[in-house]
Amino acid sequence: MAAAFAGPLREIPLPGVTLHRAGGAHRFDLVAAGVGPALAAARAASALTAAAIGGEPYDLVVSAGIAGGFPPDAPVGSLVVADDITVADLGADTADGFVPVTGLGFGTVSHRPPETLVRAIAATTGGRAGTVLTVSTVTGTAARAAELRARHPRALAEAMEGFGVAEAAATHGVPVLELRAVSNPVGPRDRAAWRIGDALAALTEGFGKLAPVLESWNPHEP
Ligand SMILES: O=C(O)c1cccc(C(=O)CC[C@H]2O[C@@H](n3cnc4c(=O)[nH]cnc43)[C@H](O)[C@@H]2O)c1
Repeated sequence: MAAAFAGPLREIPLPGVTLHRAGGAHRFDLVAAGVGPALAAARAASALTAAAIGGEPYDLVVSAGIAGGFPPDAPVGSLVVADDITVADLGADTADGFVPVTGLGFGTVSHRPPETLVRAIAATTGGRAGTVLTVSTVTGTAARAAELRARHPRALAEAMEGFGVAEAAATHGVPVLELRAVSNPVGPRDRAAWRIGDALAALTEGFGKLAPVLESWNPHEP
């Protein structure tokens, strides 16, 4: 994704994370979030806290990466922009099926990125807007894929970090966005079918189109 930014990136070490700062009129800091919601939340929180303490809080946090796409709506190589970032496996397994933490009376399971921004980014990148699920265990069977889609009919993709990043952003009162490029179908495990290179190329191209949209976005719009 760094390839989407012109010019060299400046490294800024912080406790627990290194920022890669792109030059230009607006500040863009890149962070390698790692794999999984917990590490991504921890690293995003480090960056958010440092920015807040430094008196220059962020206007927006973007979680970006590759994802599994639910066929046929999100084919390999396509882009997905989350209009809903939902954690799919935070809750309790019961005899009557899965109950999310909200059904148990606490917590949060979804974050909603700003609607106007989601629409603008979907239009600019050609990405499709829909729910992106966050899971801690990658789906590896058709049965699990069907169960997730039955519980989340608007789900286009699953990945492993978005909800963690969104929780960190929400803790700081900063809006969040999630952009994913589909590297594999969600379903039976088939590593040979993964197209990580194609997905990263699509993500870099999509990311390269974001700057003008973000720069013209008014953070006070819904
Ligand atoms: O070995 C496997 O079967 C396997 C299956 C899916 C994902 C992995 C990873 O190592 C995921 C790393 C990374 O990629 C994102 N990602 C990509 N595709 C998916 C997916 O189908 N389900 C969940 N996450 C996915 C994820 O956000 C991680 O950052 C290995």
